Amino acid sequence: MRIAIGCDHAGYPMKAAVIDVIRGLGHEVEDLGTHTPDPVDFPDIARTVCARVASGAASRGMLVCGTGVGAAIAANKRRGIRAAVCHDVHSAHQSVEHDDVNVMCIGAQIVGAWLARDLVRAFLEARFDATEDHRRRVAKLAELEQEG
Ligand SMILES: O=C(CO)[C@H](O)[C@H](O)[C@H](O)COP(=O)(O)O
Repeated sequence: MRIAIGCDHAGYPMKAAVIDVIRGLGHEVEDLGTHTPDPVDFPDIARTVCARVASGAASRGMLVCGTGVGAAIAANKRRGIRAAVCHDVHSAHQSVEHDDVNVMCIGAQIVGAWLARDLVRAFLEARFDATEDHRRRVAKLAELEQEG
């Protein structure tokens, strides 16, 4: 898969390690910044990453900020994006299997490098389990998005 990744200054110290994990799993990485430790606003990075996912240019996205929370809020504002903060391995794969999550958000101030590695692996190895129940619920998410 092609994975779009972005971070703010709080996520910057973790981004390189996450990229290494993604590449180690055989995926292609599109690194959309930030590329220095200077402060940047996470909504700007989320916009860029989500545009790549929503257009289909990237299969999935990853955002790293301080807590993952701001990045997830921003990402979920974008049409076609289902983002989740995942700080446990079960959520990292179940969010894809049940909810078709396409952007995972990690808080670099919350999880360590080893857990981040396991989260990335669980997220990228998971596939949507397209049962009728899951498809109906994801369709309802799209309805909510349309309602504004
Ligand atoms: O965690 C975040 C949003 O939920 C962001 O990374 C924040 O911007 C982060 O906490 C950085 O905050 P700072 O005071 O600008 O360093």
